[in-house]
Amino acid sequence: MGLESIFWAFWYILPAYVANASPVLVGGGRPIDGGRKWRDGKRLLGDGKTWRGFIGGVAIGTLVGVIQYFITPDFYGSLVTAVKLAFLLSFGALVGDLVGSFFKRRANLPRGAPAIGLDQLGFLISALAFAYPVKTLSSGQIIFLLVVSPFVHWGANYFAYRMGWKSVPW
Ligand SMILES: CC(C)=CCC/C(C)=C/CC/C(C)=C/CC/C(C)=C/COC[C@@H](COP(=O)(O)O)OC/C=C(\C)CC/C=C(\C)CC/C=C(\C)CCC=C(C)C
Ligand SMILES: Nc1ccn([C@@H]2O[C@H](COP(=O)(O)OP(=O)(O)OP(=O)(O)O)[C@@H](O)[C@H]2O)c(=O)n1
Ligand SMILES: [Mg+2]
Repeated sequence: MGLESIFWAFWYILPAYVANASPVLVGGGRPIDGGRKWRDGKRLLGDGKTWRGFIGGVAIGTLVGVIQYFITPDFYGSLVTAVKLAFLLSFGALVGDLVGSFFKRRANLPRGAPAIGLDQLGFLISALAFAYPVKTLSSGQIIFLLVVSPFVHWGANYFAYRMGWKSVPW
């Protein structure tokens, strides 16, 4: 795969990355599950999934799409397409993150416990699926993102841990 198609793959997915990272900095407050428990007696999602993180992440990710449009208008065709795409990538990423937490709680994992695979790829697969109707990548680019995103995710989390933004390096 050429360098150019690698660049466009990262450029395309950037709103999803930013949306997934933003709650670490802007999250907190009221949990989405409102403290409710599932029938297994465990929390539905847990205290790590908050309204502020979700809404802030979708808003910041969508804003990234607006900025991207002004940098590379031809890649998107129109501002409306860029905003729709960034919104779906961001919303998809954070819905995928919630689904991941739902399964982690069912597996009896406490908030913040690592779930290898789910943590690194759940948000990505969900983002790609939500955005698919508006604009998609080649299958080679999608495979590329699936392979490299876990390393980017680990790198970003380690960085956030070293900066004191996260209490665990995953
Ligand atoms: C303006 C505000 C309030 C927020 C801006 C959001 C922000 C800091 C965006 C950076 C976006 C970005 C390009 C992130 C990296 C990509 C990525 C996959 C992020 C996934 O999010 C992980 C996130 C939460 O983890 P969770 O899934 O367990 O919830 O981790 C939080 C990380 C950060 C807040 C720090 C962001 C990291 C950097 C700016 C450094 C990035 C470093 C690398 C990409 C290292 C690359 C390493 C390798 C091995 C290639
Ligand atoms: N919708 C969200 C997602 C994340 N966060 C914040 O970002 C942190 C890191 O996110 P993540 O790793 O996804 O959550 P975990 O705490 O690891 O919880 P879980 O075990 O449910 O994944 C959370 O602790 C929380 O402070 C948030 O406020 N709202
Ligand atoms: Mg986590």
